[in-house]
Amino acid sequence: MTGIVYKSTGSWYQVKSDEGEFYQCRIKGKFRIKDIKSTNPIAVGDKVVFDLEKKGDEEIGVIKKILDRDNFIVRKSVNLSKQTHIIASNIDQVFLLITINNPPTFTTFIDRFLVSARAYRIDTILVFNKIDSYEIEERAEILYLKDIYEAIGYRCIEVSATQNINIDKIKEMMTGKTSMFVGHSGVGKSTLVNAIEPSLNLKTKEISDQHNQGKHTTTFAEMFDLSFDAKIIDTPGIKGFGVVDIDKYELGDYFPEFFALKEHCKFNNCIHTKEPQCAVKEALEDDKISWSRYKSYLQILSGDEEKEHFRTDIWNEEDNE
Ligand SMILES: Nc1nc2c(ncn2[C@@H]2O[C@H](COP(=O)(O)OP(=O)(O)OP(=O)(O)O)[C@@H](O)[C@H]2O)c(=O)[nH]1
Ligand SMILES: [Zn+2]
Repeated sequence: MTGIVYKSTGSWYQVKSDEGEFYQCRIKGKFRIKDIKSTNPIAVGDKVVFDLEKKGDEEIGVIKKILDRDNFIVRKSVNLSKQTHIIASNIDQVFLLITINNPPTFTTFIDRFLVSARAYRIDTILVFNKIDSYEIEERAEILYLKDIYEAIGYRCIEVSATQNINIDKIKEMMTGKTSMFVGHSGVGKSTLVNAIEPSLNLKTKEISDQHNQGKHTTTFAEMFDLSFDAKIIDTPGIKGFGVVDIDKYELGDYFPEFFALKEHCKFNNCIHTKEPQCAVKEALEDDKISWSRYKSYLQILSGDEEKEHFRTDIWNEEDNE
C-alpha cells in the first residue's frame, strides 16, 4: 500500500493510505537516504510504501520505502553540528505572515526567508495580516512592500484573521495543496489557521497530544486534513526555515529579479558588488530593483555572523535540546 505520513513521533508514524485509512506504522531495519545525514529517516509529508502485519487483533504497518521527495525542510541539530532533522516534506506552498508593527517584520527577514524557500523549491505567498489595525502610515508601508514583491512575482494578500477579511481568498489558494504558515511570534499564525478552520484549534491539540509526553519533548510536525480539500503542516514552535548554505556565486540566483539580469552583467561570475558593468547595480541605480532587496542580498552575502543571527531569529523553538 502507499500513503502519506501525517505524524511522526520518532518511532511511530501515522500514515494515511491512499484509500483514506489511518495506520500506525513502524520502520524495520536501517533506512538510508542519499545525501542527507539525518536524525530521522522519515518525515511528515513523506509518501511511503508499507505492508500490513497482524499483531494480535491489531494491524500494524511496516514502512518499506519512501518515494522521492519533491522538497523537504530541515533543521540543523544544535548539538550534533553535521546532523540535520527533517521537519517536513512535499510542501506545496508556505504562507509567510507579515505584520508592520506588533510585531515588526523587517524586509531583511522576509528576504532571507524567500531565499531559503526558493532554495528548498517551495512557493511563498506573502500575507499581510492585521490590516484592521493599521493607520495610514502603516497602510502606505504595506502598499510599498506589495509593490516590491509583486513586481518580482510573489503573490501578496492583505488579510485580517480577527475581522475575517480575505480568509476566503486564502482558502481558495490552499485548495488542493499542502501548506504551511510561518512568521514571527505574534503575527497571528494560530489566529489565521483557526479562522480558516475553526474546528482545528492547533494550540489545544498540541497540549493534549499523548505522544508528546516526558521531559524530552520536541516539536513534531503534524499534517491535518481540512474540510475543503486542503492540507496543512503544523510545526509548533517553528517560525521559519533554517537558512541553507548557499555559495556566494549562487546567492543572486535566489533573488529572481537579479537572476533575470545576470546574463547582462559583464562577468558571468558577477556577484553584483564591485564588478564593473554589472546589470544588477545599473538596475539599482535606475530604481528598477529595490534598495531594500539589494541590502538584504549584501547582508546574506556578508556571511556567517548574519547567518547565525538569522538562525536564532527564526528557530525560536519553545523547547531546549
Ligand atoms: N488586530 C488584529 N489582531 C490580530 C489579528 N490576528 C491575530 N491577532 C492578534 O495577535 C496576537 C497573536 O496572535 P497568534 O495567533 O497567537 O500569533 P502566532 O503567530 O500564532 O504567535 P506564536 O504562537 O507565538 O507563534 C493575538 O492577540 C491575536 O488576537 C488580526 O488580524 N488583527
Ligand atoms: Zn552583476
